[in-house]
Amino acid sequence: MDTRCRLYLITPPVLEPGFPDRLARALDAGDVACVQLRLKDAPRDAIRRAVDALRPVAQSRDVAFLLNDDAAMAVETGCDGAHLGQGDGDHAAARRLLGERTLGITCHASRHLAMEAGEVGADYVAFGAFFPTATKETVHAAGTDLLEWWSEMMEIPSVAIGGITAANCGPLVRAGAEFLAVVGAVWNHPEGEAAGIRTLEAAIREASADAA
Ligand SMILES: Cc1ncc(COP(=O)(O)OP(=O)(O)O)c(N)n1
Ligand SMILES: Cc1nc(C(=O)O)sc1CCOP(=O)(O)O
Ligand SMILES: [Mg+2]
Repeated sequence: MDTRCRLYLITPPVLEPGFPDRLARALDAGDVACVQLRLKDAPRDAIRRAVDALRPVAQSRDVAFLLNDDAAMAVETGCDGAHLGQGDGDHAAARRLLGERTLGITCHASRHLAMEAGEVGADYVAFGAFFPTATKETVHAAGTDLLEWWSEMMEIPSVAIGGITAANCGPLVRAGAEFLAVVGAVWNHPEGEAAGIRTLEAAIREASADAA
């Protein structure tokens, strides 16, 4: 089984002043494949300003910058793609709008939703929540069997999300998740975001070595 796995970093629910520097410190601390801007309660103008402030921090480091929920705004604002949930509009229309840009789709704990996402041309499917999380109220619970099945059957990468930490990520890596999406494990790490990234990266490396 291919056990290469990378970090997928999602912004905190609220951005404090100085957040671009925190993002830069996180990205400079280790290997992050992508950053998703996720501001659920912010007005559209504030989201646009956040894209303007954060997109260059990621893209200048060759880290893809994705926008949550809104494929049209992702295109307008120069993002590398969008992440859409099951209630975030027409996935096929978003695929057309995004062109070569990345489209990620939430599939909860459902094989059926994941296959549908594959059919509309998603670049990755996201499964979760794997663990309890304080970042978002979740109603779906995913297990490692889903990651194992998906990685054995399909070529499209999977993203695991929900309560993931350095302490609990090993089974997800060994089950074939290509990306681990995290919020709290980085932004709420007691020693700061750089330590959060380093600790997760070390845990992924250890789990990958176990599986090899
Ligand atoms: C990588 C990743 N996976 C899942 C989600 C959740 O998306 P969604 O179900 O649309 O919920 P919100 O994030 O919009 O609250 C995600 N954002 N990113
Ligand atoms: C945004 C999001 N989506 C989830 C899902 O299950 O679809 S769980 C989640 C929150 C992830 O944050 P943390 O790493 O702090 O648990
Ligand atoms: Mg959404």
